[in-house]
Amino acid sequence: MPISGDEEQGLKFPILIGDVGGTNARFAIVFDANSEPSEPSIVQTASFATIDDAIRSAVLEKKQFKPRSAVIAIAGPVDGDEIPLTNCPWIVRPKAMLAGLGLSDIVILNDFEAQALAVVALDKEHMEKIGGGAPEPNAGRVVLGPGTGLGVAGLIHACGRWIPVPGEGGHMDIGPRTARDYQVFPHIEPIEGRVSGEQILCGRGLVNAYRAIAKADEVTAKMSSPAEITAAALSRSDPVATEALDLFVTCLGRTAGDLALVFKSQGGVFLTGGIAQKIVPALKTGNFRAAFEDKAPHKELLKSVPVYVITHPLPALAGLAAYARTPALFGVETEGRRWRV
Ligand SMILES: Nc1ncnc2c1ncn2[C@@H]1O[C@H](COP(=O)(O)OP(=O)(O)OP(=O)(O)O)[C@@H](O)[C@H]1O
Repeated sequence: MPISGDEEQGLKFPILIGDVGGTNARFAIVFDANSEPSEPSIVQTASFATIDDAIRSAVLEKKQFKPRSAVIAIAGPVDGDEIPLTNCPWIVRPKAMLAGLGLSDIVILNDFEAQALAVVALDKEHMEKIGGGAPEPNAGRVVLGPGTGLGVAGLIHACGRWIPVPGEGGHMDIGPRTARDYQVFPHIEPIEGRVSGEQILCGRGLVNAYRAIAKADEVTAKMSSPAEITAAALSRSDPVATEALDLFVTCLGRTAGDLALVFKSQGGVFLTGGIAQKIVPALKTGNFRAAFEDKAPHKELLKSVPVYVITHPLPALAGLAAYARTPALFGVETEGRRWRV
């Protein structure tokens, strides 16, 4: 059985850190509380039958130092001793990992929790600001990441620590607002009858938006990949793709604004994940910020909230490294998510 977390007792160095997504897994080693982690190793999950095999090949057989403990962030809820991953056939079995990889201590976190930790760990050189005022240092923060799905986490400062609040915010309803939305939304593919954030705000969602616009205008939808649509939209070479990306950034602004209201996130809203970095010019056109601020009676509040695109290539790993080095800085509950020999 997993055991309770012991905040006073940090993990023993060297610590293996890992960010395991649906497609890629990234690993590095944190040697001590003061130094930068090792160069990351990135592998495709599809290339290995198990996470243990991936760690052996990417880390244990390559690095001189053998980790004594591990903090791994995974896409999916952490529950019990057998943890299946979303969008990947791996099942994480911490007890078997302890024995098989020679570790004495393993903590498993949610990937968006790691993204939230990154918001504290990264400095401004790894962020591009999209409007708003100066952040209030200890106010709430929000992280949103459109990628394979839409990840959401809050981050609050309490009792001298940063506490990540992972949730399922990517599945909140999102609805039409403008007259044009009312033409397009009926064509957006729903999930069990409703349009949730993830039906628009992720790679698959961008394709949904594109197809819905084509259907509303009775034109042929020629494109089928999110990258194709953003490329055509950013070069303004296709009007349907351009409108799809406009709708995407508008909906992202609305959802980000709603979450900023929930967390009163005057510390900032942070956009992460693979897509945000690739659409910075579209996020800067004004539609995103207009939708973000259009929250009467709290427009003034929202106007003051800064939004940042995280431009660091591996933010979750940076967040895990910060946690591994100084766990006392963070209020991460490890009960039921920590295994020791
Ligand atoms: N240029 C692009 N424009 C828009 N979407 C893109 C672009 N390139 C990739 N995508 C989409 O981004 C999604 C992947 O997002 P991301 O890179 O954040 O991965 P992820 O969800 O973190 O998964 P993993 O952790 O396994 O890499 C896919 O739906 C992909 O089609």
